[in-house]
Amino acid sequence: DKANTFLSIKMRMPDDGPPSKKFKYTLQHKNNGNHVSDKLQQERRNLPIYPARGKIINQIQRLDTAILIGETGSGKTTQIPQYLLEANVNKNAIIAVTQPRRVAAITISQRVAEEQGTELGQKVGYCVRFEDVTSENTKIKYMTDGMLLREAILDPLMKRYSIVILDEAHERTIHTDVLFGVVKQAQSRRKAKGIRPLKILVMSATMDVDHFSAYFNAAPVLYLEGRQYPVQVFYAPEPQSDYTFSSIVTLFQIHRVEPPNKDVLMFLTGQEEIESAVKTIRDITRSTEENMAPLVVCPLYAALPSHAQLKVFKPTPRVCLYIYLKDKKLTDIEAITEGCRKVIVATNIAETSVTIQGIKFVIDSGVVKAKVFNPNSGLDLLKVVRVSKAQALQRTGRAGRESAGSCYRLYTEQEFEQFSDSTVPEIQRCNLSSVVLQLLALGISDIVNFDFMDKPSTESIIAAVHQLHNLGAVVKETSIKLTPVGRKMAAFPLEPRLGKTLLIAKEHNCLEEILTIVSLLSVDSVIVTPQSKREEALAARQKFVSSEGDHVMLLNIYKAYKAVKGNREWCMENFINQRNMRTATEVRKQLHDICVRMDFPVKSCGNDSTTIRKCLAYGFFMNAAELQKDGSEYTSLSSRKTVSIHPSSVLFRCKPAYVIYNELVKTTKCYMRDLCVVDPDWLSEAAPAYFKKKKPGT
Ligand SMILES: Nc1ncnc2c1ncn2[C@@H]1O[C@H](COP(=O)(O)OP(=O)(O)OP(=O)(O)O)[C@@H](O)[C@H]1O
Repeated sequence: DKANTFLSIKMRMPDDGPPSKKFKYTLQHKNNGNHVSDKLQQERRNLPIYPARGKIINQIQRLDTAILIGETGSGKTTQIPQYLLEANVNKNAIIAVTQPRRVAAITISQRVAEEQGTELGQKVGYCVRFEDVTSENTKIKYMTDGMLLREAILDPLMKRYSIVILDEAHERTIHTDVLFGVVKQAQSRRKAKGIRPLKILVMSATMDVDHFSAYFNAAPVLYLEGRQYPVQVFYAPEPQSDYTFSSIVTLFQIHRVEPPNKDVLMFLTGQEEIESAVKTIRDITRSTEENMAPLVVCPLYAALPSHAQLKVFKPTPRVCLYIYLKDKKLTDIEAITEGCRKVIVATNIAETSVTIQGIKFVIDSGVVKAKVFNPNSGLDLLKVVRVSKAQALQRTGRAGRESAGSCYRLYTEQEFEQFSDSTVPEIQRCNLSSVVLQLLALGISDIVNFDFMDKPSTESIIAAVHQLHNLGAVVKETSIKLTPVGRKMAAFPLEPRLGKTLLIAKEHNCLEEILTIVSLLSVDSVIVTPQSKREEALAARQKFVSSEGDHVMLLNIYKAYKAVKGNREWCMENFINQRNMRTATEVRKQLHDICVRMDFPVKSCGNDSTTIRKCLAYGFFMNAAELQKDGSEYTSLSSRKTVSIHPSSVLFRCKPAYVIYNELVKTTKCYMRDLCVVDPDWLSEAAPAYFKKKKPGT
């Protein structure tokens, strides 16, 4: 059932010169003594890209920069780096392949290592925020775009790479957009200095090729024709009012009529929504009287620790054991059922690049959670928005990876026509303070004139520079310069306010505690409050609660978690999300390592929570709010907007006079999340100039 195995490579070149060199191409069967299975080699040869490999190698050999567009699943991500390596286009240097998401970088490198018959981390490896699985033998390195950007801070010419492949370019994440400019600059500087040339390859299945080609100095566009397997697309007959409900209904419709062993990938928007859908699906499966095949339901979102994410990619067990439990003890095996279906409920982290074995059906809700920044109010909000056509196509593409599939779009065809073609680049809708800090650390001070593919608004650049100036990270002289404080902040892969809080903690000898708090704030909530057991959860939490706010409570939870060595039962009894807790521990370890490398003494202030709160006030003074005179709501000190305490906060009923918060979330109201009680004097001490007009507390 292959739809179109014929593939040609069409070129559109501004200057169509003759191919420079011919070379021999041999597909490797054995490597490092490891046998590569014939089946795997056959799978490689069956890919639509395979007949075009000679032409691809030829073109990339002779071009400095190329844009490559080809259908989802045609083999771009897994094959092109291997073709280039096998023909030594990389001239023995490393080929970097960037991915917007860590899960893609990890799973693709695993597959490619397998195809090369090498151990992961040897010839093929990956590098993501908390893990570097590469070695001096690594020649193909899959990495997140953020990691390559961080590397560029230390090595702006990217000397260890001879080819940089910017994959999934259509995603236009903030890091990819900055990388475009940084990689272009490295290429031209290397040329000017006579250093080995840097080849750039920009790839996607869905992108505005003219826009990309124009930005990369009229780079030729290589069109790869042919898709691997057809995907039939179904639209909703009428607009749907509740996409979660419709997704679950569609799932059970598929489940009833389709044979088991064909898995389903469902796209929803965020952790809470996904966990609640997973629970509903499990409840329905348990309570139904119908004789249905078992469903294995797996959530997939960024906040899950790596190992939990990777579990989703494992082949589905097709034999299910029904186990009868009494008082948590196994008493009998109830039944053995053959044939079961896996359903993965995911955010857009499963949207591009990844291949999940067994997926035949995709259910696309048509929505995604996206960051939206308002430079005037300084608010960075997460909102559920419609996907773009490019995103919808990517989602559809996940169904036709191993054989023909189907995609159920929970919107009408007319609605689809109204979707924007491509996603608005993140750089045009996000708070830029982290990016500006990184660009300055890269030695790029003229941010406004930086070679962005699509410029962010001048207001958001100014807002970011102001924010960094308030944090003492930059000085404004003839140009904007990084201060020594700013340079240290840039060493941490953290949002600038959190980085600054760590520096302050070092001065106040409480890095132990602040490292914990910052790590817990960098992951999704470790606190679980299920609707059905709300009272029980709140009662269990009482022992950690602090009248000083959520940060101190988080610290109490972490200390207790460590005291029981992360015990699973303890987490369940106390309604603590063990997975998020483990991720926070991983983050903490990494931040701790950076502190040690920078010679920061990691000291503890014991139980002195006043010092801890003072550090938080010094780092987060721009996120401060005061209680209004009538005692009902708060006013944000920076924007003078009315803000409220989120009901999940321990301070919801306390209403202290002054608080700082970690983030604002807009739903029915503008809510402050993760709050800490502060003294107004600390705020003016932290930033006298910032509070010059009005001293807090007067
Ligand atoms: N982990 C895997 N397990 C099984 N098959 C895989 C795996 N990864 C890739 N494949 C196979 O290789 C094919 C090509 O995958 P690849 O990621 O290279 O395509 P692509 O053109 O980059 O697609 P996209 O644009 O969606 O990223 C897939 O359709 C699938 O058949």
